[in-house]
Amino acid sequence: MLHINDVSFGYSKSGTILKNVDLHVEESTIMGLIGPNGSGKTTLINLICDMLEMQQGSMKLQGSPCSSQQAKLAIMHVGSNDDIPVFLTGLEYIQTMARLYGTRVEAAEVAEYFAQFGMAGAERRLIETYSHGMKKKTQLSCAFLLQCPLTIVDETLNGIDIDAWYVCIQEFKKLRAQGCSVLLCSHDFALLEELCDAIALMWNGALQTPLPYEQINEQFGGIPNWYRTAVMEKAI
Ligand SMILES: Nc1ncnc2c1ncn2[C@@H]1O[C@H](COP(=O)(O)OP(=O)(O)OP(=O)(O)O)[C@@H](O)[C@H]1O
Repeated sequence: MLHINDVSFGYSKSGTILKNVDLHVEESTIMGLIGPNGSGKTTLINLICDMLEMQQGSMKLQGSPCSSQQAKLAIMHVGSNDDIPVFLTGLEYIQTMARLYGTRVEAAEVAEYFAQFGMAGAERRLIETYSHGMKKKTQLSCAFLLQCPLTIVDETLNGIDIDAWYVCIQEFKKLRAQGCSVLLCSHDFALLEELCDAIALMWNGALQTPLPYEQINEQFGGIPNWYRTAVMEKAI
């Protein structure tokens, strides 16, 4: 579904941030993306979402370049910030997003997600009145309702409560069961352990070939040990 081949990128001529990155995410897959701060994860995500201009290599989603309209309609990006329009209600925001993606979401469906996330009725209030966590839950509800072929999650679950964390686990699994894929960038190992089929590790702009979660578990006894072996020992 998502095919990234030989992508290199730098913000300036002097420094390369991403080095010959390859990544392939198939349908019905939850792919974890981990790595130290500043290793290039968000840069890679911003390239997939066409927020940065490609310099080398190729990125295709379902056969179309990631910069094409076709690909953009197939990607939902849920970022780490909570920048959503505060002058809309949660319901208006989600229905506007649905229209942008050429689909419809009923008010009752939105109400159901808001209730599930412990904020029943708040979908009819202005986002301006929402807490940080409520804005995150609104973004996540939108992603779960739109069910794009690829959902990219960049540290979005930071700051949501534990009940919402469990709702998200269940909803990401539902997306996968429906044939959708998720690229899950997170430092939350428990979340990655619950969800990921495979995990790719970014180190200093280079992306290691993803390892299946079972292999990480069997070979290293879990993600923390694998991470420590692969990254922290290199950093000393
Ligand atoms: N707009 C920018 N201009 C110049 N350099 C940037 C820009 N954005 C990021 N960088 C640099 O690119 C490198 C990779 O940053 P990036 O945000 O992709 O890392 P990350 O792996 O997502 O980090 P984190 O885990 O902290 O979110 C860092 O050295 C960062 O300083």
